[in-house]
Amino acid sequence: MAPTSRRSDATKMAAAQKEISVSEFFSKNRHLLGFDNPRKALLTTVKEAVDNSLDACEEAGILPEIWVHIEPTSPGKYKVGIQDNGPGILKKQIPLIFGKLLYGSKFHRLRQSRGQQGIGISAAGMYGVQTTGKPVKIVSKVSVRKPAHYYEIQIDTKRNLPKILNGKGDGVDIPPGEKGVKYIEQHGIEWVPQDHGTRVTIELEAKYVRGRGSVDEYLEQTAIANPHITLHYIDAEDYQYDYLRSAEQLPPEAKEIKPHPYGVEIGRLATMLEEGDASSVSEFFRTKFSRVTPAIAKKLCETAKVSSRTNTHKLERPQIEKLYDAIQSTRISPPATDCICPIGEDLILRGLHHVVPAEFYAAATRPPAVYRGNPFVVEVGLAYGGTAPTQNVTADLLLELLEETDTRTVRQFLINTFNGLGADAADRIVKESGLKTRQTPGKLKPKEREKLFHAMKNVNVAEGQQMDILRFANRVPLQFQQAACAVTQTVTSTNWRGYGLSQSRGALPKGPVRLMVHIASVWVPFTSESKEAIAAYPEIQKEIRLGLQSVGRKLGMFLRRRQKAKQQTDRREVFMRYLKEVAGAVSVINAAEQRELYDQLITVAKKHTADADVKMDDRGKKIVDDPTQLDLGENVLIVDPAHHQAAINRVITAPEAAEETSA
Ligand SMILES: Nc1ncnc2c1ncn2[C@@H]1O[C@H](COP(=O)(O)OP(=O)(O)OP(=O)(O)O)[C@@H](O)[C@H]1O
Repeated sequence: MAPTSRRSDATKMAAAQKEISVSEFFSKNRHLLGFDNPRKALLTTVKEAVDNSLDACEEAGILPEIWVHIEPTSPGKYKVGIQDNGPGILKKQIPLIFGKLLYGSKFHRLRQSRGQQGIGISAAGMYGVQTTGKPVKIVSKVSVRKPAHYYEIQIDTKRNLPKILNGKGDGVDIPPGEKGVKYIEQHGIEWVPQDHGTRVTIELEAKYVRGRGSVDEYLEQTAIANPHITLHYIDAEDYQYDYLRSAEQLPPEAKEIKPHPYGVEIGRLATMLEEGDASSVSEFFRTKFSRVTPAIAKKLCETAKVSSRTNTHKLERPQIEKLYDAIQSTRISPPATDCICPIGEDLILRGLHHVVPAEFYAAATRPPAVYRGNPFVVEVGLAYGGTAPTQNVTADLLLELLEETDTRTVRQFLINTFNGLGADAADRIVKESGLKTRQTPGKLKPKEREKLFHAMKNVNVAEGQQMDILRFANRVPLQFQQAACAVTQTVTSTNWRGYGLSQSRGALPKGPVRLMVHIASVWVPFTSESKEAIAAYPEIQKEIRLGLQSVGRKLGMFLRRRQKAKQQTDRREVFMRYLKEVAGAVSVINAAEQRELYDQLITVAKKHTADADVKMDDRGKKIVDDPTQLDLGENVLIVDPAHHQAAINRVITAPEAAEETSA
């Protein structure tokens, strides 16, 4: 066989080998950070900025107020502005935060926050610059006495460094008063006057859509999990939504903790030993980890057969391995859990009730638990029932909705406009209306509109509707990768039939239910960098299951009680229908006074169907005093279905919202 010719050699290959800057890497692999298509890019940009704003406000102890504005600039391009009333950012930090990847305050600490990596907002800025050529614009003000700083920044991807375009590379200070306002306007940015805060404006290639995975959905779910925030949102079609806070208290301050020895892998242990001060092994364990007392440190050294006075920089690899094994075999108390700030049952109920129309709400916050040395808390909220949003619509509103939608078919219009309405229900409505499946919503004739309106009123959409799951990690909604997430997997493997919902094996249960699951931790184990799904650690799954069972049991009790009341009402109706005739016939036979007999029979019928009269208060307790009282505990809320607002995916404009509140 002829020898194969060498195509290259080590010297030639060396010429092509060079360092890759992190920004070059992520600019090529932007899908890893959630910029895989224009629709997701818009969501990721808003999400990164809003999450940062909320983190900054909470860290500074300020009740957050956020403004989000999406404006189309040219076909396929949008300008996104996000402002907060947070602490602001020091002038010298602004370029690094917005113009350098992997720069942030959260990566090196173990503390519950929305951001972790130090990539988010600079990656959004980089995407904007690459797709539109427009720089990121930042206005930030740290105090009422100081001028606001204004920067126009572009990331230098080759060097992963910011390039400041305005003020001869120094940014500019915005003068106070009228002059400042004019300056801001001239530069195409907005600034809602505030004593302190930050506004970031990014122009990017994007696609604005409503419905699943949209910015609208992200902001709505953010309002549910963060009842302490006020959010003003103007969407790309100029509709304004205002989510006003339902809680006036900030969540308690998240505490920073040191890593727990059980959560540290061998490589990390070796790096910590190498990078730390040259202390004794015993001191190293006591000061760098949580829950290591002098006695535990001594025990670790004894088990590993390493002197507790050995200098950490002198340890050899086999000794480090022995120390690692000693950690695994030593009993160390679990990490402190007071560093986790759950939302709390009361606020989950309030948040859900504020945003999701339903008639029964239940919530459960589990006690803290630990996975791989990291403390975490699971919380579950459930909203059941309510009038279907399709049935709440008036003919006039339907006309408006049909005119404003950008969907192409009636079926799509129904799914996108009415939250929680599944494809099944949409199909049934279209079938009932007799319209053709491909008909365009905006072009329906008055007769066809009427048919659609009647079908919406008549079809019972709750039938066949699937449970809608809202997943959250550290109060941030997770909108993609539902099937890969430990939350969904645990919901489908839980038996909901015992709680009154129908469910096929291995599938989501059916019914008008919105379920929220929140995982709070100092380190959330995501399945990938884009932070979309939670990894299935058995400890986490167990806690999710217990939380689901807790709200499930309450739902089951509520549904059984309601079912019983309904059966008795039906029974009473049957009695009532015939009692008059019975009284007449009996009085013919025994000459009894017919009216008196009828009244007596009514009393007996009412007594026998007393369950039909059971009224519950908003905590699920029977109002009548009865020893068989339905005690659902404190963490439930029951609402009269007649008072529901429709969950219509549209637009409450500010003036309308004001009218509603005053009504
Ligand atoms: N609106 C803001 N107000 C105050 N500080 C901010 C604001 N936005 C960002 N920061 C600071 O800038 C840093 C970098 O933000 P960036 O979004 O790049 O990363 P992160 O939030 O730390 O992590 P992740 O990449 O996981 O989102 C933050 O850690 C925070 O210290």
